[in-house]
Amino acid sequence: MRSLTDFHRSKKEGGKIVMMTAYDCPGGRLCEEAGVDVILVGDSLGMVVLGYDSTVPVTLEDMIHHSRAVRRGAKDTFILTDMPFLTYQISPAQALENAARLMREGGCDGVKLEGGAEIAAQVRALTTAGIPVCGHVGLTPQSATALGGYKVQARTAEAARKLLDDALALEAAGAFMIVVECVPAPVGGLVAGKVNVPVIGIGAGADCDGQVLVFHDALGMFDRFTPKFVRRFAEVGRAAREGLEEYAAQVRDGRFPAPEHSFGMQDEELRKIYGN
Ligand SMILES: Nc1nc(=O)c2c([nH]1)NC[C@@H]1CN(c3ccc(C(=O)N[C@@H](CCC(=O)O)C(=O)O)cc3)CN21
Ligand SMILES: CC(C)C(=O)C(=O)O
Ligand SMILES: [Mg+2]
Repeated sequence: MRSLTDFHRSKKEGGKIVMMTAYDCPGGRLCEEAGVDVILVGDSLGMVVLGYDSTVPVTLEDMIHHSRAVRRGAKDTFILTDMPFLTYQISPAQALENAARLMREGGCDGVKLEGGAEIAAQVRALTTAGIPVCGHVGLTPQSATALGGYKVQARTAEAARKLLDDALALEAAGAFMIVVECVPAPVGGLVAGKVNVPVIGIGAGADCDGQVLVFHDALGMFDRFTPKFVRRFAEVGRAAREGLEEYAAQVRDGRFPAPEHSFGMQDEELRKIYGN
């Protein structure tokens, strides 16, 4: 599954869309081998692979660099790349220039922008130019400071109504898909029911048309914090730590390397070094 019409049909037929983030070539390859429908090169890479405390420091160059790596590992999967903080808010022209670089240099198939009605002009400019755009509403981490932290959004009827209006504005501007993050489950269901394009949830309940999670959260490789919406489907971090401890122990006590990991030398050559 790679095309926008496939995603749309999937929603109509009630099949769930599987989105997962990836940030490098092996991550992209694992997602493709596992049959993930959409790989998101998320700006969460700032937190899970670059070690920043937020997604705000992530640059367009970072996103291009990581998108290229993911593409090398996942040649046949739809790749969506996050536009980072302040690379699209200024104007539709700015959004167009930067999205073009993500597509041309990063090799992605579409871009994701955080925000609602206030960025509809940008979404329209990109979709008019033929760039597939995914919206992102609810908890928008690039504006977490303004939202008062990484908190559940749209908890009141009024805020839920505004969120729905934002999603509808994005759809009207041409978005082919919308991510809804960290809202009450009934709000995720409301948006998925009212919007025609697929709605992908993260902490937005089971009634969305698909789900997305951060790679390192889903695989147990990130421990700085764990949002309530995360399920760890594997304990890769623990397996990796145990492997590294075993490596260190074996180097220190001489069990590694063993003869089968070593290269020999002809006796004749050895004699030339040591004599007789
Ligand atoms: N590793 C990782 N996973 C993510 O899902 C993620 C990132 N990083 N970085 C960018 C944003 C930040 N996100 C976050 C971060 C924390 C919570 C969190 O802890 N939320 C509280 C809700 C508190 C409340 O409002 O009551 C929770 O308990 O889940 C949620 C989303 C989602 N994104
Ligand atoms: C969590 C998803 C939706 C995201 O935007 C990211 O990984 O950056
Ligand atoms: Mg993001």
